[in-house]
Amino acid sequence: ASSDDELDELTTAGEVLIEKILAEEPLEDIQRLIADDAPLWYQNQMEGISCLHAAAYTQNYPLAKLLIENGAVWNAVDYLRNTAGDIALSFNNEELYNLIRDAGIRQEMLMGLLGSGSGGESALVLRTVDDSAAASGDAFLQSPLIYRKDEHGQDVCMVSVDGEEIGVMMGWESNIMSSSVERMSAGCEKKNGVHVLNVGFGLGIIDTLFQTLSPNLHVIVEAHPDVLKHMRARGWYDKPGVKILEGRWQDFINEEKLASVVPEGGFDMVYTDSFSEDYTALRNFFKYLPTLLGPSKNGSVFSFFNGLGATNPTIYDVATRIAELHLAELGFNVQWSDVDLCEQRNRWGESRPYFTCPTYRLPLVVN
Ligand SMILES: C[S@@+](CC[C@H](N)C(=O)[O-])C[C@H]1O[C@@H](n2cnc3c(N)ncnc32)[C@H](O)[C@@H]1O
Repeated sequence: ASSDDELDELTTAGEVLIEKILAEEPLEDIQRLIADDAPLWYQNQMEGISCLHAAAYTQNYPLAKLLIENGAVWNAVDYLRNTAGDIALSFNNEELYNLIRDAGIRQEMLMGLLGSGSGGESALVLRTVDDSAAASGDAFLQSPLIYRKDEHGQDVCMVSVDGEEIGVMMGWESNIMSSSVERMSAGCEKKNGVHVLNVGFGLGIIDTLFQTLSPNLHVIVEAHPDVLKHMRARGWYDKPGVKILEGRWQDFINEEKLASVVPEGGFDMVYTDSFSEDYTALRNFFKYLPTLLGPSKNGSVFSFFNGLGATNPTIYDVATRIAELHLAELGFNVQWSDVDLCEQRNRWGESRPYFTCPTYRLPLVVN
């Protein structure tokens, strides 16, 4: 048979599988289709839903389990950008939701073990902005940035990609930044003359907040030349105690250089929020925390911009839990709190949305 015929066959088999699930046909019939190699990855033409979405719509737990065991894709999104997990959530079906979410965690952890570049399709490679040139670190660092106010009057820092502007940092995130500093200050044992490390200046929102704590040392790592120019124009190079490391954090936070960056006893507060990097980069950063934070139980604190996967509630949940598991492997326990973002309805202006979940899950690690 020609490859066109094969494709037709797969399409038909895929459509039939989804139809039968939606028609709530008996489990044995579906089992037979699976045994006959019906494509579990197939997403139908009408709505872009997969067999797992269909099982979620019919709230068929045993079937969803069977599909997952046979390799159904947990993070496929339909035309409305919903995953099967989101559909389970919309029915308030916790058991079904947990089944799908846990499959996601397992698959992603496994992919992580195989390492990046293993060819697997990890949902956590979803960057801050999916599928754009802005998603690749190098391309981002070479693209000019624009600092301005948007039509809602919020400060924004935008990157232009193929004629489209994408927010690198936007004023609406102030809420997240101030809650982060609040939580970090409350958790930190040392209250005066703290030593702070922040990766990624952006609009300088969090650095301005850190300055209100009168740090003795405030190290800022920033890679983008336009951001560095902006920092210089605003006097950041002249602030007492502020030390700006020009370059990517990977240039300083590595086996070779780390010792020259970390003050004696470690930093009291560490924060990272670097645009355009994927989860692998964040996880690499985690590895240096034991050195950055100094001796364990010294009451130093760490937080990071928890924004991966945040255009979809299920993927966001999976990303959040994976970060928690990886931090646990390093001996760090994460205390989560929620920041309600419902007030920030006019978040986007003309930027492509990168955080559409209604709640920000704020991580805090107390060393
Ligand atoms: C989202 S912004 C940070 C916003 C900041 N938290 C604030 O409160 O305004 C991300 C910043 O990280 C910088 N950046 C991106 N990749 C980086 C890297 N590998 N190392 C250091 N800085 C990086 C970007 O140039 C940008 O200024």
